[in-house]
Amino acid sequence: MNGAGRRPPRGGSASNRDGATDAKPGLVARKTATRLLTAVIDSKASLDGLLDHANGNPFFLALPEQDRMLVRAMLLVTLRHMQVIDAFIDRMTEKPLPAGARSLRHVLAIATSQILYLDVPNHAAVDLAVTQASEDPRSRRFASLVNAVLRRMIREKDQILPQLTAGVRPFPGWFADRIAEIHGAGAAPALMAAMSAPPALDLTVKSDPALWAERLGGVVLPTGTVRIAKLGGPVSSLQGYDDGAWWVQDAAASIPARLFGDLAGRRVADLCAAPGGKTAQLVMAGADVVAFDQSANRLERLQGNLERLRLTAETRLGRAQDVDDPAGFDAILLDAPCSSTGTVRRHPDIPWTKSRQDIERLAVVQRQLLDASIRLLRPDGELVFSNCSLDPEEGEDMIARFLAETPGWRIRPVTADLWPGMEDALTPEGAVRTHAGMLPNADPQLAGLDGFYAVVLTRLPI
Ligand SMILES: C[S@@+](CC[C@H](N)C(=O)[O-])C[C@H]1O[C@@H](n2cnc3c(N)ncnc32)[C@H](O)[C@@H]1O
Repeated sequence: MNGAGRRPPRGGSASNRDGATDAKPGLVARKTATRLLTAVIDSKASLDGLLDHANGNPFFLALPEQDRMLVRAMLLVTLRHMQVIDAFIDRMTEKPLPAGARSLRHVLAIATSQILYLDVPNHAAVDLAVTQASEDPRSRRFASLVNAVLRRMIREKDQILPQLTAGVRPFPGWFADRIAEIHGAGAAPALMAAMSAPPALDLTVKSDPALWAERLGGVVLPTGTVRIAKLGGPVSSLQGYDDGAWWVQDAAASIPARLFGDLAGRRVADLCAAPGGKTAQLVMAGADVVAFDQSANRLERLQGNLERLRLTAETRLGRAQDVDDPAGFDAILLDAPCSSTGTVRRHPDIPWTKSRQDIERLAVVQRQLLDASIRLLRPDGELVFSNCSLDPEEGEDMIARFLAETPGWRIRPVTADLWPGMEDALTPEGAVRTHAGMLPNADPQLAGLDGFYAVVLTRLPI
């Protein structure tokens, strides 16, 4: 089951599946949010997996659509501010909470998030938290403590919140330390602030970005991406969704597939393809694409996405290491599995669910995938290696080791004139490195990029 816990009772309305009397509006959504926060923080479950509309957490799936949106918003905001929320709770409790009182802590965290950051009346946030604590045998005896802590928080928030926001690093220790190690202690605070801000919605359009920017009230970025600051409803309600005119893809994520030369009529392998944003770009570039993925669920999602976009690619379920294709490929995209630390703006659970060891482990996997991929490339072909990690261990360092240990290969440098205004994304070696502090904009809602690394590899001429 995705995100440990009891099964939701069968039958009944969605509102009572979490065992709650729905006499109090919002209680069921709050309980579900607390349950999923527990799964993320204590069991390192991925938020994306928990909130997946096909295979997500059963308690989440039992909710009506409106409540699902509420739960998602609660969790994104809570995780983005988790460090400040934790510090605030500590400040409001005279004695530390009992070490075993994890569920109490999560009840308080969601209530704190509502009081500090969400548009929920204070009295409702307190009332729901007290009811929730009272209904849970593990936290029942702390119900009056919950009441006292949250009331004090409401009284003191104007004074204490600015102090904590300025003084607390926005990410847990290991993650904040690593950012400082990579970017330097001086640059790290601004970068972490950029990484904590919710991102805009980026769309890759099939054609005519200027027209789509005008229709959707967005702007065109140097990559040709259409960026929209404010979304009035679900993405699927936007003009062009049903017609497959565009797909959601961060501007940085659109870079790797744009690094190839002319792909028209070329045979291209997309080795870690799902959910298919880059596959769609390769097909749009005129390539004859074979899209591989080791996950059946994800490959199914890719197929659904291509169907909506009216695009065609051959899809094959399988591991990149096992691909056996004697004809070989003119171009290969290896968008390798990674720690995803470049995407914390949209996946704020990552600093809580991943670790330094994950980065080391994934760098080894990436190297294995790269070694396996090069044998599939035709002699004059190009391979783009990319991922959405911020960590050089999964990017620059891994590629430097590959080149040192694999004679006959080189980097084809990306040239500075590719995207005017994004020259700071080029590394001295000619790779692309993006992060949330790039693409500044006077309107902060239009600023930033996901963290990505991408490099073009080719064989040295003989
Ligand atoms: C970062 S995602 C790829 C995103 C995708 N390229 C896109 O643009 O939409 C990584 C994908 O690699 C797949 N994957 C992980 N290990 C793999 C392997 N050894 N062989 C093939 N696919 C793999 C995962 O299932 C996941 O779908």
